[in-house]
Amino acid sequence: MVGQAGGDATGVAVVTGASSGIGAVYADRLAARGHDLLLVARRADRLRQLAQELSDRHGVQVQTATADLAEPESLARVEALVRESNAVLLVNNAGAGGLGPTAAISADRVENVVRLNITALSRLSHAVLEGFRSRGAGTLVNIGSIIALSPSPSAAAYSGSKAYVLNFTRSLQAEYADTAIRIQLVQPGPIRTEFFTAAGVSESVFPEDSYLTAEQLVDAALAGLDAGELVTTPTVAETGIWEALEAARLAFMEAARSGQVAERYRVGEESLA
Ligand SMILES: NC(=O)C1=CN([C@@H]2O[C@H](COP(=O)(O)OP(=O)(O)OC[C@H]3O[C@@H](n4cnc5c(N)ncnc54)[C@H](OP(=O)(O)O)[C@@H]3O)[C@@H](O)[C@H]2O)C=CC1
Ligand SMILES: CC(=O)[C@H](N)C(=O)O
Repeated sequence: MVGQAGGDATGVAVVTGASSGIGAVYADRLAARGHDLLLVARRADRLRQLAQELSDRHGVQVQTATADLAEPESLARVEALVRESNAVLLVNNAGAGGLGPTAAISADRVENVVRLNITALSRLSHAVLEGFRSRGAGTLVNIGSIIALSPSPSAAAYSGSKAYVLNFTRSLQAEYADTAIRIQLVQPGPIRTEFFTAAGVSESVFPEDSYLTAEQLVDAALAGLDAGELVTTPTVAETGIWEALEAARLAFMEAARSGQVAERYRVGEESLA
């Protein structure tokens, strides 16, 4: 379903998962910057209400698309809408947790996490990058998570999916490094949203003082985008921590390309000698 509310300014921004939490705040902040919007989620009532509020408050045009991005036909419909919109910015925000011990949740819930967090994010990135390449500009923001760096019991598919978002987005950044196309990876820590209840777990999985609000997260992420950051983790004060992680990763890659079997694995060589 496609709906419309509300003028034109700096081009269309697409926000997935705009019916609540982080996505709804991105929608507000991008409208405040003058973007017309295409908002995507499953809950049509929430999208309609937000579209009306944002067009009234910011005088922008807001189109809504009610779609389950985990369903291939709905996803294809949204990909077509995104191409037609000539979007200048996409926030790939829709995501689900599918939390719980892996064998205790259904295989369908695990697959849903893969379809939404990986397949939809990849196909929608592809859909905007075609237009960005032909126009030589555009901005892609992918919402990952700090959990990408933390294999997590009871969040196996979720942490795996966010590790995909990390490597997919970092690889795209390398592909488009010499262009005017901007690609940002945002890595939230715990954020006070509906995410946890939607995943069927307690809202208090983390200590109370470890949460940011969605407003704090999005305002910081946009400050990072404006500063030209490639990876924004708003809660990490010391930027050297990320640089050390990158240095360790590069050292690992160099060691792993030695072309030699490490001494501790040369079990057969002794008997041949
Ligand atoms: N909250 C947190 O602690 C953290 C969140 N994140 C990430 O932030 C992003 C946003 O989550 P957050 O705002 O916290 O959580 P919310 O649950 O508030 O928002 C999730 C959004 O995704 C939409 N969505 C869920 N499933 C589908 C689907 N199948 N098709 C289309 N839209 C869907 C929901 O809308 P609807 O139900 O109407 O479809 C909703 O708008 C996610 O990618 C999440 O992984 C990352 C790190 C921490
Ligand atoms: C479940 C979580 O840990 C949180 N949503 C995150 O992505 O870090």
